[in-house]
Amino acid sequence: MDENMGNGSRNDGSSEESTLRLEPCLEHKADNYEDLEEELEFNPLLYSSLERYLPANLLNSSRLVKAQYMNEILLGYSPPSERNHTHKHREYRQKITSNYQAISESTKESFKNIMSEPSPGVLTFEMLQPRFCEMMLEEVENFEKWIRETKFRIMRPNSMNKYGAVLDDFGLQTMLQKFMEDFIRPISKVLFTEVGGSTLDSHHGFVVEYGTDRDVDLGFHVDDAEVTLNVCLGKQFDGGELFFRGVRCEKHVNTKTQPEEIFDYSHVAGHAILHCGRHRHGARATTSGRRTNLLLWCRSSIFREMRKYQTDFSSWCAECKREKEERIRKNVLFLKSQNGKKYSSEQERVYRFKVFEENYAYITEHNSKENSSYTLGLNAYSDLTHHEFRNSFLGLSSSANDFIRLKGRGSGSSATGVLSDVDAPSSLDWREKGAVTNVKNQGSCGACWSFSATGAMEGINKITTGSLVSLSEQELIDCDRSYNEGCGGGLMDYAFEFVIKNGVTMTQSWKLAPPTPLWKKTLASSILIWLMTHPNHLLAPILLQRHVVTIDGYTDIPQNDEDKLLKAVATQPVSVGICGSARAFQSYSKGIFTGPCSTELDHAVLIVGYGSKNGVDYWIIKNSWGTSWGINGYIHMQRNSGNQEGICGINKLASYPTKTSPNPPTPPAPGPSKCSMFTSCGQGETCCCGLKFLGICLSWKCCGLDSAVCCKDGRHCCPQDYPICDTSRNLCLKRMNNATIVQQPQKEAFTGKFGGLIYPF
Ligand SMILES: O=C(O)CCC(=O)C(=O)O
Ligand SMILES: [Fe+2]
Repeated sequence: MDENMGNGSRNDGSSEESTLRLEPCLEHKADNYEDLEEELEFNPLLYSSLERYLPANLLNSSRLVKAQYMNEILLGYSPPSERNHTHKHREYRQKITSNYQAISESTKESFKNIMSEPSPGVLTFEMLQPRFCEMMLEEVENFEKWIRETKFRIMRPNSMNKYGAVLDDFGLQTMLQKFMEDFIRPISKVLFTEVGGSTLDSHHGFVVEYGTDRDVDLGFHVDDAEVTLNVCLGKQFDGGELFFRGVRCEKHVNTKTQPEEIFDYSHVAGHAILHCGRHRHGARATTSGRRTNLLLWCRSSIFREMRKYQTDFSSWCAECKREKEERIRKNVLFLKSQNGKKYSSEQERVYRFKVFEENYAYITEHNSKENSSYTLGLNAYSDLTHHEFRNSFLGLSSSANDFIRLKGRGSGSSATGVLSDVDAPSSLDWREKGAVTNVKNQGSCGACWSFSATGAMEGINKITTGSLVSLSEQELIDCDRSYNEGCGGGLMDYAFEFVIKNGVTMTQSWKLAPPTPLWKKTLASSILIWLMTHPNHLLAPILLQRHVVTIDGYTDIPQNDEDKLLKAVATQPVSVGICGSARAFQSYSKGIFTGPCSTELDHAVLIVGYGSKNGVDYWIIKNSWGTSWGINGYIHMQRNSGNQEGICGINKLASYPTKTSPNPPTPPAPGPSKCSMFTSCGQGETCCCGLKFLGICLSWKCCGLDSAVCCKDGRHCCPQDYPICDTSRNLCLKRMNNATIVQQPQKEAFTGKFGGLIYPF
């Protein structure tokens, strides 16, 4: 070394190349460089020894200038391998410095500079130098050798691994604790806050050994740690990849993995992986060689204590989070489907929500079936158990199943002979022909029978008289008491019987115009005006004239004769009994309903048409459960199902009303009728409104006909038998059986017996 130095050196100090003098300056007292150890490339003692050989002009320079000069010389003379080592050492020191920098900044961004996140919540970084890994491995081997020789019994590294050792037994307890506090905790404080990262206060450090003669793989598990550091020490191995499958709390540890949670990681010697202890993971088989990993399970006693009192871990458990989001979503759906329904107490609301959730699960499960021809959905009944629903919303008399029908008791006739010459088109919808009123809602009253019956009578009345009027189910519920039992159940044939004898009243309805700001401002005065101009409404029960629809008879379609049923429907809407208590029925939303359902009849509906879709035939059925149910209140049910009794027994109890004669005229009011507080019309006249504003009649007129129909133009009226106003042609019209409009040929203003020219007032 001396020789080399001497060869290449000049001592005039003029060259750019650094040189040393041949003889040391013995009287010079060399500086001490030990405190600069961090910054120096070589041992500080080397600098102190070399200093006396510095050119004279440098002897009294600062330590840093002298050190830099000596450094260049030392670098020039150090063998290439050492230089490489020195270079690497410098690089390493730079890295360490940047690590410390990141830790002192402690932000997500600063940590991103020193580590990468290949999958959410899994961080990787280079951690140990190969030399350190080698030393550690040697140490482990030594330890194991000692164990073998002394037959000393040591603890297993953890409950799953058999091979390896607990590092505290090596005397590394203090070093690892410090490492956790100074390095892992600052990182975890920022990146694993939700799992107690900022309060890590103890650790369990161990090495595990894998290989064909050691532990081969490691099952799917979570660690007994809040944050786990896993560093690979060995490099000669194949396999041993880690697989991650999402973070879970205790309760959800076995729940399904979402596709985005799947992450596989291959170990690299010296590289570390940092993850939350509850991030589910395992290790694949190490298929050759030896893999040794160092693990540091970092724990937080505070976090563990707090966890005992918590039930919601949605801030870190992916399944808790998913459940919470699902709950919020369901709550929104619940509110929407129940349309702001109020419950009597919070307890009741909670219970109803639970029922809703069960129904929702049932609906979702059904809809996930690929081969179902129909879809279920949420509706106003989604907060009811199926049991509650069955008990409240059906209402076909239980006698329906015994077929105690009115045939043979008088008016009912069997369709055995009739309908044979009907040529049914391939599809038909009585709604398109204006023969079906809006969908009604029976509420929680078991009177489906009356809705089915009125629907059939509304249809035939429209077909026969040309006018579609809504008929009063309430009247049947209240008055048809011979056999039927109101909300307690009934049969359509009994209702037809009742109407043959008594007729049925049209549903009279009037509505205030919807409130507007103007209405709100003048609500009080408006109500006063309304009451003054509509005294009849106040006295409605007394003064109302009864507009009645009658039928002449009804026909029972032979049981299980689907062909006859089709022909009947081709002629008019038909009342049928079905089994409406199948669970899927409660939540039916769209598509062709194919069951499952029994054929025990418990509900009554109205067939208003039929069709086919993708080769499947169906009935179009009007129900009485409001428009939130089914296809705006309707259901398509399979037709030609192959079952003789029809889908849900639909072929078993079908009947329809017959009508040929006009409806009776409304009996004249006993005296002059009062239109408003200030206007009245004479006997045999009808009050018609001449001028309406916001639903209020401002000017009443008298139509010179008894029980007339007032035309919308406010200037004409038509007789009850010819109720269709054609103001453009000045005619009153009516529809006949074949649904074409006919007009009586009179030229003069009509007499009240026939249709003809429109009647002015
Ligand atoms: O084998 C590995 O790298 C994983 C070890 C591990 O997950 C554990 O010991 O908890
Ligand atoms: Fe683990």
